[in-house]
Amino acid sequence: MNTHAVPVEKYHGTGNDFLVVDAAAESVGDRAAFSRAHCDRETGVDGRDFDADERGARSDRRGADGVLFLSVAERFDPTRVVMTLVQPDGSTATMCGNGARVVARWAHDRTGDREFMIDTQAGTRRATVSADAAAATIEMGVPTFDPRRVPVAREDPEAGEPLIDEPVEGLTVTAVNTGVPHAVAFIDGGRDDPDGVDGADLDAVAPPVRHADAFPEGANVNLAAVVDDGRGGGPAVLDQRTFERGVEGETRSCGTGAVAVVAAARRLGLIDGEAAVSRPPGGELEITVPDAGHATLTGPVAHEFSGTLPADPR
Ligand SMILES: N[C@@H](CCC[C@H](N)C(=O)O)C(=O)O
Repeated sequence: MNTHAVPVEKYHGTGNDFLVVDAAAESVGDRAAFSRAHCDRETGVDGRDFDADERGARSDRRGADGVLFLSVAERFDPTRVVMTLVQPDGSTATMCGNGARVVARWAHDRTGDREFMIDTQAGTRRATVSADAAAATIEMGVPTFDPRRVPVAREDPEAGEPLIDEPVEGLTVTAVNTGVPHAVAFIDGGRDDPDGVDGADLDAVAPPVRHADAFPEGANVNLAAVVDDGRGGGPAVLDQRTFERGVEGETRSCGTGAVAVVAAARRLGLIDGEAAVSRPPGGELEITVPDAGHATLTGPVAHEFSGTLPADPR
C-alpha cells in the first residue's frame, strides 16, 4: 500500500468546495479513488482536523465537491494553470466555473499575480482575482443551446432543434452547455416562498432529468426563479439550486449552472439586460451573458485550510 501523504489545500467559491493538489509536485496514482474517499460527505476529509490560517475561515463540513489537480506554468504571461477536476464519483468534469475561480485564487496565493489563463478541457479561460483576493472572475466561454454540443438526443421531427422549455421527466427544461451540460427549469417563487425554489424536493425531481435519455452524457439540473427581471433598471436577480452530475446531489453553488440559468432566462425572454445576480444557497454570483462573446462569472472565493491526506486512502 502507498502510505505517501499528499499536501492539500481546501478552498470554496460560494460554498462549492474543493480540495486542491499541486499535480506538478505530487503524484496521486488513482485520482478517482482519492477523490471518492476524501470528498465523501460522511467519511471524507474533516475540516475540524486542520487549522485555518489568516487567509480564511475553516468550514466544519466533511468532504468536498471535488479535487482540483493543478499544474502551474509561470513561464507564460499571464501564468497558465492546467486544471483537472475529479468529482466525488471519480468522474472528470470538462469545466467547473466555481472550481476555476478557486484555481485563480490558489494560483494568486502562490504567485501574487492577479491574472491567469486556466486550461480546462472545455478550453482556455482568462481569470482575474480582485485586489483584496476575496473574489475572482472567470471568462466562461459562449453558452450554446446547439443540441449537438449540449449534447441533447433528439428524434425527428425535432432533430437538430435546441431543447427549449420542453417537458423532460416531469420538469419543463431548457438545455444549454456552459462548459458542461445543464438542464434549467424555471418555477414560480424564490427562496422566500415556501412553495418556490427552496421548498422544492430537488433530490426527488432532479435525478430523473439528470439521467434522462434526452441527455446522453447526463446533465446538471437547475431549478430557478426570477426574483427581479431587470426591467426596473438594475441587474436581474435569480434564485437557484443545482443538482450536480458527478456529485450526484445538490451543491451550495454551481458556477456553470449560474451561467446556464442566466443564458436560459435570456433565451426565454424572462429577464432584461446582459448582467444578472444569481443567489444559490452558498452566496451570490454576478454573471454576464452578452449577445456575443464570453459569459463571465464573478463571486467570492475563500481558503479553508491546508494539510496532508493519504495518497492511497484504502
Ligand atoms: N460545480 C461546478 C460544475 C462541475 C461539473 C459538473 N458537476 C458536471 O459534471 O457537469 C461549477 O461550479 O460549474
